[in-house]
Amino acid sequence: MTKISWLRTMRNVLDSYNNPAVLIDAEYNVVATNNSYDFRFGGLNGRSSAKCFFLSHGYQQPCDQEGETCPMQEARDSGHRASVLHIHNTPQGKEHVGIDTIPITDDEERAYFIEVMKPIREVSAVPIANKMIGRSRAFNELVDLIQRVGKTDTNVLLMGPSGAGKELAAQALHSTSPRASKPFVTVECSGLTDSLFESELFGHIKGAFTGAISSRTGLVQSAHGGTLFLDEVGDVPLHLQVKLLRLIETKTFRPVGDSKSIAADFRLVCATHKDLPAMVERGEFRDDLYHRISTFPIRLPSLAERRQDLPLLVESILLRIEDKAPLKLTDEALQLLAQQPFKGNIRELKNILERAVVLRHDDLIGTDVIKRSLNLIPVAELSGQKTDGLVQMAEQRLSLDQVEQRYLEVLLQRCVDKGQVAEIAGCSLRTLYRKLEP
Ligand SMILES: Nc1ncnc2c1ncn2[C@@H]1O[C@H](COP(=O)(O)OP(=O)(O)OP(=O)(O)O)[C@@H](O)[C@H]1O
Repeated sequence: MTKISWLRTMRNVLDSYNNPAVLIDAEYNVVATNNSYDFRFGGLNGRSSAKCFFLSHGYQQPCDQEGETCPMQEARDSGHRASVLHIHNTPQGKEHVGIDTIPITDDEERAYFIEVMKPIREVSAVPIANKMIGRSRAFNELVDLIQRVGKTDTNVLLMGPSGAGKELAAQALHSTSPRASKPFVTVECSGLTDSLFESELFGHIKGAFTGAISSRTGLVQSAHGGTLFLDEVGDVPLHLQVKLLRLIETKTFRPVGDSKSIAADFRLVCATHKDLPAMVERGEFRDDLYHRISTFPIRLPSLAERRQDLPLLVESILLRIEDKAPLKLTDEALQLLAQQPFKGNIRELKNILERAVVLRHDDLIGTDVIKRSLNLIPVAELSGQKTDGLVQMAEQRLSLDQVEQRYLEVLLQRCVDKGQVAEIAGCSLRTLYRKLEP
């Protein structure tokens, strides 16, 4: 076969892919493209070939020399298909793309690679109000894991500090999965009391207990065919954990008052900000349950670990708060924000920006406004008081729980609302409410 007719055959092969696909030679030259690629990217712009790293990224040298993995090299070295996540330049701006690279050879055993590009719609690399946003390396690694495990039915445990985006990650896992068209149901484990646990999760039949005037579908049944997301799973009390274990092991449940078991069909995603292995060590979390839920653990990076995403996150959050007038931060204001430790992660950033939007003079937000937003609470004063107070509290031999209560009381007196208290205390609002329960 001549090279021209081989390339023509390869174009037909590429056209069998619905997603954009290209053929690359071992010198990084894109030598053929499919219809989908031509439609989205305008083909090779009349050239017979172009370097893949330039077309996709605008680089002048291969991706590995720009600090990114090169799927073509991986496929060449291993001789097998290689999958990586990249951010590509597209007519819509920067976009996360899952790349599958398949090594092939022509009649003369010359190496070529088919590269198929699957746009990842659940996340965004440009400012947009309603998606998981980011383009830092730590964020991209997270997206890569979500994409890989999302396609399967494996149990996933999302770990990471409060406000880092575990709930959004759980939703992205669901959207990526074959169950995406079915329900995504969240169970807030931290609020579940003993009496609520079974009826919330499994539902009850009419007359099951006083006040059960009609039967009620539980959350497990509502999630049928979809994803069951157990948020703050580390807050499930030890004596109730066995009920969860039974549900996960048998994939059946019994509504309260019913004698028949019902088959459950859900994909399990759990999240926690707690150190579950340490809780297992201390006997606070069942070892068998931990192993069941953590088949595929994913650690979410804190905001401090993905600081490069700060400007992008700021722009997206401002869009979310006020989509009519485009609000912006001055460079100095952004620099000031970048110096914050962000113990409360993206939730804390969001709260700071919400306050700044209220306090702003106009649509360009400067350092004075950010300073006021940061200083709405006299943190320095609080910490000074806390040090003196701590000595007193130690002398009074207060328990850690009592100290925590006093600290929260001080915050409650000084903050504008409970959201701000939660932000400073570095916990979620739900966790705060639980801590404030009598
Ligand atoms: N990558 C992201 N892009 C944009 N917004 C984000 C991102 N991650 C988180 N957020 C926003 O930050 C806030 C906190 O996120 P989320 O509730 O998912 O965190 P969490 O880790 O589940 O917190 P907690 O453990 O306290 O429940 C939400 O308003 C969410 O929309």
